[in-house]
Amino acid sequence: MNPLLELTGLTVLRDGRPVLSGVDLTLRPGERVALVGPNGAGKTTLLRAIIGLEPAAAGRIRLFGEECATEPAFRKFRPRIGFLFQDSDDQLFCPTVVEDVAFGPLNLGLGAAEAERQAIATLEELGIGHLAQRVTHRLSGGEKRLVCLAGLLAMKPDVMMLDEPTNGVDDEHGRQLRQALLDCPAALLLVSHDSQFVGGLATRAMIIRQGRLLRAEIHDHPHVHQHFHIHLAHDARGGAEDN
Ligand SMILES: Nc1ncnc2c1ncn2[C@@H]1O[C@H](COP(=O)(O)OP(=O)(O)OP(=O)(O)O)[C@@H](O)[C@H]1O
Repeated sequence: MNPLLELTGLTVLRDGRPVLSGVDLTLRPGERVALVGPNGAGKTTLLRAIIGLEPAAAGRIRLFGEECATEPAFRKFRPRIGFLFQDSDDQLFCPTVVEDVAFGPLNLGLGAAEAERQAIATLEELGIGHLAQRVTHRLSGGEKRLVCLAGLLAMKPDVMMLDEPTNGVDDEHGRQLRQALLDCPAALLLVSHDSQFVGGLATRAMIIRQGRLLRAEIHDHPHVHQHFHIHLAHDARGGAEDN
């Protein structure tokens, strides 16, 4: 199947210093790829670069088969990519929850009643239907996170890029979120330090180390609870053949 996203030799600088160096990554339909790595490794930078929010110093970015290097080129494809920002307050802007979640579907051309119906169905799928009429900026941190995710799911994007989706989210809502993402046909690029969430969702994992993207393995070891650990694959070297 043709890739949805394709990065070749992507290098991104921050303050003149390479944060990402020669990154190769391909995301195909049906894939759910976890991006892991320590704080400051460049995970958020990578997601932002993919949709043109950070300039590439070198390399190529292809979205849905088309090379993107300019703002108009990226803008054309952003509606097909749902991006969950690390900070929920950067994402929420409508007065009420239901208006916020319906905003995306409305923007994509749905009528008001259908957009609202879709918004409420998505809120219920995530177990937060009761929040529909609440004032967005008065929600708790975890509630805001889930409302942002509902907004993305309601848009039915082809790709979702999620930066720390379970931040502040309790276990039960985390399970509902994971199920919603498993049921959703969008391919996923997932940045998370929550290894249990990643283990139950990702089809493969990549780790960012010193600016390089390397293949990682997800192992699950059944204990009293199930734990998931991510280890570097033995044969991970450069990324080019590992993406
Ligand atoms: N606006 C900025 N200007 C300059 N440097 C930045 C900026 N934002 C991030 N950086 C630096 O770029 C590097 C990568 O940051 P990034 O946010 O991509 O890391 P991350 O892997 O997502 O980290 P975390 O797990 O803590 O969220 C870090 O060294 C960070 O300090």
